[in-house]
Amino acid sequence: MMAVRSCLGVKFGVSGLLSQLTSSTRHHGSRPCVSPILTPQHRNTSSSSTSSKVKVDLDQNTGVAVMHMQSPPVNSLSLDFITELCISLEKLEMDKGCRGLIITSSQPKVFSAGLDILEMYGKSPERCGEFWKSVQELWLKLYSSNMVTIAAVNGSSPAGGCLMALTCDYRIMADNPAYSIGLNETQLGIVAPFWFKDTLMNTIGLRNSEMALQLGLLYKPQDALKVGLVDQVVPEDQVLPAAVKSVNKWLAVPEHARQITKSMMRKSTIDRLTSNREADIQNFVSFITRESIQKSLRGYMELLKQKKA
Ligand SMILES: CC/C=C\C/C=C\CCCC/C=C/C(=O)SCCNC(=O)CCNC(=O)[C@H](O)C(C)(C)COP(=O)(O)OP(=O)(O)OC[C@H]1O[C@@H](n2cnc3c(N)ncnc32)[C@H](O)[C@@H]1OP(=O)(O)O
Repeated sequence: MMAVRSCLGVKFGVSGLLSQLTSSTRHHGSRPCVSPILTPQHRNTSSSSTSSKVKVDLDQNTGVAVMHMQSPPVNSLSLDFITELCISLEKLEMDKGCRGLIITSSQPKVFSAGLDILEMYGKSPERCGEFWKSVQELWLKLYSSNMVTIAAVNGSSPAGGCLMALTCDYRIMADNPAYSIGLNETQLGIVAPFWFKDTLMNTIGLRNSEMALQLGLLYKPQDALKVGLVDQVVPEDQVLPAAVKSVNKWLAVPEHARQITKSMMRKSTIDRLTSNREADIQNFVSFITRESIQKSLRGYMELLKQKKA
């Protein structure tokens, strides 16, 4: 309980010329690249799709989509929200005109509050299993995406919210010391599973991960930058423009080479979960339904409510 309380408180390797020469013939996997030359019918072409919790704006000229998470109050990842995110991601992944994705929040002050605690408290083992499968699905979709993915972290991003950002190729965070980001699971009395840990380690290395995970650290933006948890910290109103700038830089790299390299870097981490999905679900269900863990979660939720009062 004590621990729970404390918680609340270009230039590219490939020559630029080659990159430019290939830019009009590049393919995204099997998808043709969007031509950089604008014809009248291509100008200002954008499409927007909205489900209740996810709004996607795709600019067909640039091939960049902005995904706005809009699940009030704090974008906590419920089964419904995760399902909507997965459906949107699947559509974008299949869309030949989409090559880059920026993920951001429409909610003030929060990128995502992480997994919805209410999905893990007082639920049947079957429901917990279904929930966890959806969390795995979201991670797999994001971490293995062929698109360039940029997290525009415009608010706090604890635990599962941090994991979402970590799955992206690049993270930009708003320079506001009121915000924090990190895998703080231990502070709730729960344990980040191996694939959360792997994703963090792939980003900030072993020693920093040991400290971050055991202490359940939540980093202020400037500290997150120092440790490599985010790649850039910018003034709050510059998060989205900076993300657009970055995505264009990443998209200027020959697409096949970038995608194969991304896949090569992430494959072993992804394989580890895909070959252990069922066991991981069983682990989660047996862990989260323990009386002691349920008690920790209840205490944590009460503290969140008290904080407001
Ligand atoms: C051996 C191992 C084997 C297997 C693995 C087993 C287990 C477990 C792995 C589980 C991994 C878990 C990952 C997670 O993501 S857990 C969730 C962690 N999240 C948090 O700790 C964040 C908590 N929230 C906050 O800190 C703040 O809310 C936040 C995000 C900073 C925003 O602050 P603020 O703007 O002030 O908003 P409020 O705090 O007032 O919140 C508004 C409202 O939202 C409710 N809420 C907040 N977060 C959550 C959440 N994550 N889930 C559900 N609900 C949440 C909060 O209670 C308020 O509700 P109210 O009704 O009072 O309006």
